[in-house]
Amino acid sequence: MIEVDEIAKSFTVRRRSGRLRRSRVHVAAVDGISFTVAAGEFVGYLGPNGAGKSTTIKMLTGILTPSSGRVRVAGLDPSRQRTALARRLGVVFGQRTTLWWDLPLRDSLTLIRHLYRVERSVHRARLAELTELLELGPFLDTPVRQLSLGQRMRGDLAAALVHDPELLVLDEPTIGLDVVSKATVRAFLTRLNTERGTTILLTTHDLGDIERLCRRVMIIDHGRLAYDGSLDALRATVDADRILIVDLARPAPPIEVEGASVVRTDGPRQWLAIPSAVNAAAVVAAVAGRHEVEDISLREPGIEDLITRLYRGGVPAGH
Ligand SMILES: Nc1ncnc2c1ncn2[C@@H]1O[C@H](COP(=O)(O)OP(=O)(O)OP(=O)(O)O)[C@@H](O)[C@H]1O
Repeated sequence: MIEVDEIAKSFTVRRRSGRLRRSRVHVAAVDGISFTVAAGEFVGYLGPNGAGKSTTIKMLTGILTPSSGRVRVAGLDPSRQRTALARRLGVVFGQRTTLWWDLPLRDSLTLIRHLYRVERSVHRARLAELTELLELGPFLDTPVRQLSLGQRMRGDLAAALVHDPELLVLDEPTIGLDVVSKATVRAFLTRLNTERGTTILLTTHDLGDIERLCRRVMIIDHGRLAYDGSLDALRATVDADRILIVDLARPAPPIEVEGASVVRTDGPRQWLAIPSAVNAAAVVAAVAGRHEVEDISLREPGIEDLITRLYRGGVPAGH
């Protein structure tokens, strides 16, 4: 569905160099990335701020032309065949809306039907289905500007899907949503992927999205692919520390104990990192034996810790 071969995109920006002088600097936003996504996959695309995620998505959707390399989406060249690709592709940018602000949601969706020349009967059936799955019924006739963020996002998802595309590209679709709205969106995406077979590429900073939705993750850092593989393999590859959280009776200098090191302190609370090879029980016993401890808890490495490590250290792609 997506074939990307050594794509790169650089921008020329003007930077101040000294009080009055400005010089031109090349920024390699994407610096030689290759991957393929097969039909029916659900792939998470992660990376720290400025890593090059949006630039990649813009090249996949034809908004930007790569400086070098080759991209094919649904067999098409996105920047040259943008109109043809639009019929096969749905895109949602969480930060903006594609809906008409002053129109009721229903009218926006009808306009989109005309834009894509979807037959009336096909549209009616599709809209009924999306209305049910995304629970749009109560606000279909409300102007978009009066919708809550969660309602608007569901409306945007419907707008991206009324023409029944094979591929859905999502950029931060759950940003700012409350727990309930997130759950609705996630459940919908899972059904879309498993029941309809829609291929989904999801960019997000929300690691909960990734854990619940994606079997495969790609991590980009400084314009390069730092990891491409399953979430489970990522867990096995990155040997993350467990964290022991110790609440002392009163603030104290960093605890010194064999096998663990203090990574953070906040008043009487201290966080100790315990490498996976070290016996945590021995560390707990040593700390409790030598300090006045009020409370103690051990946290297993979450996906957040794994990703932080990966951003800092880097793991070769292909694991
Ligand atoms: N139009 C542009 N002109 C100049 N530089 C740009 C442009 N677009 C992106 N960049 C630069 O390219 C790099 C990658 O940006 P990009 O927006 O792709 O990152 P991102 O991974 O999407 O980040 P975020 O998570 O913050 O959205 C950044 O250094 C950014 O400043």
